[in-house]
Amino acid sequence: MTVHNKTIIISNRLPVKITEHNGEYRLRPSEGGLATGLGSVYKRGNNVWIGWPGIEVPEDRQDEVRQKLAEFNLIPVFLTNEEISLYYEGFSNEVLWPIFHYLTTYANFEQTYWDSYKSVNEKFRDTVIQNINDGDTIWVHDYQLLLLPCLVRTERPAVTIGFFQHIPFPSYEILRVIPWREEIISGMLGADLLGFHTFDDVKHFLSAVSMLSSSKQSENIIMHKNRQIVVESFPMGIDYQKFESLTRHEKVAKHTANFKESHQNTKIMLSIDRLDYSKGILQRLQALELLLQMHPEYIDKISLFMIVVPSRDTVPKYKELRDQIDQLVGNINSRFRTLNWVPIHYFYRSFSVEFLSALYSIADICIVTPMRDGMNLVSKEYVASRTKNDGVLILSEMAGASKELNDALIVNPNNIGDVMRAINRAINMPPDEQNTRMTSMRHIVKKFDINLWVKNFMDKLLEVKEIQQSLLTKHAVLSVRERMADDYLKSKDRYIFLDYDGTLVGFHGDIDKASPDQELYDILGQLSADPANRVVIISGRRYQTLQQWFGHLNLEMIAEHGAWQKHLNEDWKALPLLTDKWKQDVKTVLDTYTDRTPGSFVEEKSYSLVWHYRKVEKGLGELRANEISNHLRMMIADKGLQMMPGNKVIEFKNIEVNKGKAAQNWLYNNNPDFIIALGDDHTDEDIFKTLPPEAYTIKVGSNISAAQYYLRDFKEVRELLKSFISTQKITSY
Ligand SMILES: O=P(O)(O)OC[C@H]1O[C@H](O[C@H]2O[C@H](CO)[C@@H](O)[C@H](O)[C@H]2O)[C@H](O)[C@@H](O)[C@@H]1O
Ligand SMILES: O=c1ccn([C@@H]2O[C@H](COP(=O)(O)OP(=O)(O)O)[C@@H](O)[C@H]2O)c(=O)[nH]1
Ligand SMILES: [Mg+2]
Repeated sequence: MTVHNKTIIISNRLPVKITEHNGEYRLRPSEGGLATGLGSVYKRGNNVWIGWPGIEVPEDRQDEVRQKLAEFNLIPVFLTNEEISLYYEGFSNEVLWPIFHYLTTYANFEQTYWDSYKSVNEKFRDTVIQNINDGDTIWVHDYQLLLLPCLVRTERPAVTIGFFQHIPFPSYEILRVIPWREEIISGMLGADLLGFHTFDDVKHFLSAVSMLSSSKQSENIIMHKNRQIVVESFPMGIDYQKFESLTRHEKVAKHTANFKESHQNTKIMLSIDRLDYSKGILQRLQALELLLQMHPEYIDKISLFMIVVPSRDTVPKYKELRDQIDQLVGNINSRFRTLNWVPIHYFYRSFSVEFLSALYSIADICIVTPMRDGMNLVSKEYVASRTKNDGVLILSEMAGASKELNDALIVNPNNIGDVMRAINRAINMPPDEQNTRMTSMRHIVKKFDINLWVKNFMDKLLEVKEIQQSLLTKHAVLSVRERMADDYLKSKDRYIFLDYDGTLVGFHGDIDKASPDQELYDILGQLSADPANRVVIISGRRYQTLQQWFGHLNLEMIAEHGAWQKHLNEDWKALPLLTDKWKQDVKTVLDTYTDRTPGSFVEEKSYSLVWHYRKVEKGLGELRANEISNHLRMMIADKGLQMMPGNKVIEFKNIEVNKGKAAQNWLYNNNPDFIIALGDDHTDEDIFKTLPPEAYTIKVGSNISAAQYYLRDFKEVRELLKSFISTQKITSY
């Protein structure tokens, strides 16, 4: 039997409504945005969706529920009431939710919440592992399951994992208040592709990774535990077609006609949210209150239909908010109502999608004022429902949707006066302007719908996996070890060019401490003992340092990127005609930056100057390096110098000095039958570019290079060199 690869969707809640009637469980698949969008995925073939069924099911009834769910390709993770209270209400909704929505003071950092969050994530992992085969793809959703990607990765290292977060990702300064922030980041880094609604979320996540993990980053790519991970924004869309065609549905038309009749001379303003302090419900009410106070002419002329859907009502902050809303609505209504009119029609309940569609159709204004919102789909559903291209959307700049729907009236919900003026403007907006704004927003909501969102994410996930595969073929040990060993063995005249820092040793905050250790001496000693080998250290270090470290070995050396050279059994020689007259002027400038940047220092060599920032506060060093490079750009060109950015350094040197030229010089008039060059930095690229095509060129620590192959770190370099030595030994027997 052939087993086809499948896709597994995982989220806290299954896309199903489960109810109990007279002891019998009934299931109704939900039509929520995510469920609709992913319907095309999980309902196909042997694909499945794993999640919590939403209620506690006693153990003796779990098989029954499991079977019912299986008919819809759904697999349950059963949670006990205690788990729901600690993992879902506790850690997810009393720690992650408030922190990720910037309400740090609402968070309760209970150790038991975290313990349960971990064990429930493990419970999800166990269900995933029971249902997964090699080659399957999994797509994890949202903040309740941040640890799951890494938990699955540990069990199945090769599996393809996508992760999408539906709520905002906060700035690092906010995230860091969570005691378990490192575990959270490393949990997420189990994924191959991480998606967020907005580019801001992406930036915040990348900056948190740079602060909390040792992985390397280049743009939106993270190199973590030898895996290339991509982070990107995928603004979620809605089922546009559904909301557009719903407006023509018979039931909807009936609701709409009823509404119109009873509200003929009133402007209708609509708001729909779950009960949540992130949604700015109180602020919106205050803005309406202010409007009626400042503009009494609107009394009798505008009504707010406010739908608040019950949510997480066992979490204390939510209960509190409900009371506050009740009170404020009561105050406003009793203060402004007339015999035939109330300003606010408040509903604390949910409605059918047909009823919602009718509300979207009749609303002259839709007001969406979250203090923070990952995306906000209500704003998009309103736009999709405005088939006549009229109506006004008031939208908070804190909602992810505001990045796309910038033709809405954008407001800051903390500025009650601003929201009040936006309502006033919406009431009076001429039809032409409504049409222009709505047409352009509809175009966006239509194009970037839920289907495109799913496609974009899945396509990217596939692409990331392919890049990871191609990376493996560039890995020097995995892909060409045998050919390289073979060539090494057959050759009689070998050139081995070795960069020092980052290639033969790791980096150190103090440059003098990155000195060679015994293992390295052994490797270099044995390599250079073979008369067929010319081992050349080609470094940016001062020649005095290289001499001190390696002078006793049978090595050849190139120091200061080529400014100094030492052939076997000869003395050090400087490149002729070099000048160092420029150094004083450049140093004066560099010193001014060093004086303003704690942790930085200038290293002086005979023909170059280096500004080091490895020990400078993260981010500040890069900023200063940029400033320096802008500051010195003109001077550099005038003086015939070159500026080389490196690993936490920026180096200034004579333009004619470079490692490529030095390597060429070494090969001049020689005809070796084996050449290999290893290096980790920008300056080593000159070597890779200059060597003949048959040379083995290997970049250390990255795959973005002119080199043909790469190795992950100096340890892998040492392993490779040791494998050459063992080949030597075998042949000498
Ligand atoms: O499962 P609940 O605790 O009842 O909460 C319902 C869902 O709320 C959150 O929605 C988010 O996702 C939307 C779609 O991406 C987005 O528009 C919105 O801004 C977010 O708040 C939550 O992310 C889900 O996990 C919950 O199931
Ligand atoms: O009675 C209701 C009211 C709203 N919604 C839906 O709930 C979703 C709310 O999503 P949004 O992104 O606006 O906020 P979230 O609740 O996810 O934070 C929207 O698709 C609404 O159509 C619903 O199903 N029933
Ligand atoms: Mg180096």
